[in-house]
Amino acid sequence: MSSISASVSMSKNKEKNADRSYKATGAFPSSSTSSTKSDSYTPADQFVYSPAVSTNNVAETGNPDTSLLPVNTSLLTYGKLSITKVMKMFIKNRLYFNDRGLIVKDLSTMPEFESLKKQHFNKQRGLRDHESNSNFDLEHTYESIGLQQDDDDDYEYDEESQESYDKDDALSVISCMSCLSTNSLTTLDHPEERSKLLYEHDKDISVEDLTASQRLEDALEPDVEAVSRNDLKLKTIELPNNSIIPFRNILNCKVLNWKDYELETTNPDPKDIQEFDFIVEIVFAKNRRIDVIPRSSIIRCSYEEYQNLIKICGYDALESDDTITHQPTLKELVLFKSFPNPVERNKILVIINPNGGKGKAHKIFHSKSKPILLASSKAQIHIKETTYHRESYHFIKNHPNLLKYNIICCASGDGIPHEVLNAIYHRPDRSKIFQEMVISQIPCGSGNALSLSCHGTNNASLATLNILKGRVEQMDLMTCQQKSYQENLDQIDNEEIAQNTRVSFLSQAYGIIAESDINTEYLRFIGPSRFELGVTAQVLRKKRYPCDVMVQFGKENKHEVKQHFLENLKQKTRDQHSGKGIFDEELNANIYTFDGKQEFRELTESDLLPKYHLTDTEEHELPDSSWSLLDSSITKNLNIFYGGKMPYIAPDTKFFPAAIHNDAFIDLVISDSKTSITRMASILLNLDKGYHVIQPEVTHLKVKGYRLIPHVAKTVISVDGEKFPLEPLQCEVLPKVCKMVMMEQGGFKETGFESM
Ligand SMILES: Nc1ncnc2c1ncn2[C@@H]1O[C@H](COP(=O)(O)OP(=O)(O)OP(=O)(O)O)[C@@H](O)[C@H]1O
Repeated sequence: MSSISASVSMSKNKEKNADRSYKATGAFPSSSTSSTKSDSYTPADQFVYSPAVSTNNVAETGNPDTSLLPVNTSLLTYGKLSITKVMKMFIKNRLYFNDRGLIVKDLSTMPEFESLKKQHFNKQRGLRDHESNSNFDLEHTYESIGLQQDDDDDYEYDEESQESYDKDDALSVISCMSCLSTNSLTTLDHPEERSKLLYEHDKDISVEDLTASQRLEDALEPDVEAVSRNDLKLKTIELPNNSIIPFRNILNCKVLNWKDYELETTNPDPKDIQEFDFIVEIVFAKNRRIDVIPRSSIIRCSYEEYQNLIKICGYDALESDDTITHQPTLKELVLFKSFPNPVERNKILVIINPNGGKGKAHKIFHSKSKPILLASSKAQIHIKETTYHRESYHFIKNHPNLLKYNIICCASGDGIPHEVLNAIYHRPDRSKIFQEMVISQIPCGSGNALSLSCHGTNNASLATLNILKGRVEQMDLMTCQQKSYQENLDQIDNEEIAQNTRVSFLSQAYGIIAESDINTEYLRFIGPSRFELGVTAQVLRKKRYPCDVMVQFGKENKHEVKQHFLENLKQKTRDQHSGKGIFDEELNANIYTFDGKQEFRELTESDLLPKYHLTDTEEHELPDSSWSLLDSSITKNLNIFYGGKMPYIAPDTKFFPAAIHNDAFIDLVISDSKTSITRMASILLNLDKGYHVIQPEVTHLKVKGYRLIPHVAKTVISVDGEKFPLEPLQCEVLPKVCKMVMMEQGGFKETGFESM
């Protein structure tokens, strides 16, 4: 049995108490235990590691007794010393699991830690206690082995993004992380060694180990860059006492001495197994100013805590189940708790629009998002950077083997997701792709509504964490039909001619909102405020945009909209309590049992088709009797027509606070120019809270479809922020067709509409 486990076991009873309170109480085990000869340790002087060992005069004279050499289970070395062994020497953190994460105790806060540390360090060199030099400069030796301050020098702080994120609501879990300080120490800053160590058992997915057929596929994608795991520069830090790492922030886990444990269990002495200490490397997303950054920490975990985690995961209750064939490893359990959503999103295609936002998408992705993705347990990342307008559409539409990826992340504004979704929609295998593929956004543009609504943030690092952790659900899309899709052949590529339908995931606008969106492109350099500026200018000019609107009602008035929203909220809670997931009230998230599965709707081609064709009826004819014409007293004076599917269109703007991702309705918000400027100003000032929809002057409906017939010769229609032809537009909802990463508890970021 290892000396670490032996020594720690001496204080087992005391630590049991500490386990309950998570407070450092009682003394650290007596130093007498440290003389126990370890079976799994190789004395450090066998490795003749320098400079740490060679600068130590005692170690240089050390004469190895090879008969004491144990089976060395570690293959990787740092210098000549095994990484596992180096790490073992300095581990002073111990972890305790609870249902939400792990609590780290710093053993060094205990009075006898210093003497224990010296003894332990000496033992690594094969020294007995009395041989220890009293002037032995332990701290110096630590430093020479590569310890350094976690000053985050490698992290580039972006003042501008700080400004734009200031008002952004950080994800709630992040506050849990505020207890992690940055004053910590060690690093093994050898990216190659580190990535090999962390991904030792994930060879099947390592970039270096691509199979021949994968290489061939990569050759078919000449502009796509495969990101090597060696790009991960991960600092290893020690954590302050009582730090909490929520499972939600854990990205990877590796038990460094699992082979030692297996050796123990093949020749079991129950007492030895009980006393076994796992040495675990936890990679997690740590708070750093407004972002999260990956860090790792090497922590001890007792056998008792491993058993505790088995219980927490509900595995012990399933043991009789025939489908469970082996006892899960500690790594499996930690990753299971850390990635409770069963939908795989490890084969990642990132599409970067380098022109997105203020032209910083490339930098934002590489500095804030990529490190989080790389640090996660299985992510394989491929990057496609666009070089011209609509390239992402052509790339996705013509890709020969799109399902080699299971998620497409658009590092852009809302323009690239719009192109990607349309490209999929225009593929012959669209139902299969929509069935399998997850679509998400890493917010790097001027409009990041998708990320704001689905990840609850427009911060790229927080959004990336949600991409890995959030709940994948099938979201509604909307079809758009206009006659000129078929006629306007110059502007769309040939293969699209066959299609007379496009899809929209976010919104369609006509009137003030559309003009503010499209006609302020020249103000792109001022960022998202260009939109607000545009709206204010149009309101002051009291412009009106006459039109006719036909709708197929879903919810006809504000009262019905509210009832529908409340009912949906109740249903969501019921679903979360149902058998497939266990709803954790405190965490406000679904926690899955060990056999947790998620079921999805099976898509067929007919699920992707609109029910009504624009060309089937005359322009002013209702598609059928289930449709109605909206009151012309509103539509002839209309100033805002806005149809949408997502609640947040900008960081401070919940334009559609009642939007539900899969309710099979499009939310419509309409207002007219009869409203006085002062009232209009007050309505617009309420956009951040979403209160505009409850103002009497504003029409708020849910519809299954609508037809908008504009009667203005010179204006614009905007769909998902893109300019669309100025002509009749017919939209219908396509229920639950596109897999997107939603908030961890499912659905959009909450808006508080229930209490408006
Ligand atoms: N390399 C490129 N050069 C020029 N245009 C590009 C390039 N890559 C993508 N685009 C186009 O940029 C448009 C907007 O993209 P995106 O949404 O990512 O940026 P954005 O800054 O958020 O813009 P918006 O404010 O319109 O949402 C899309 O129409 C896309 O086709």
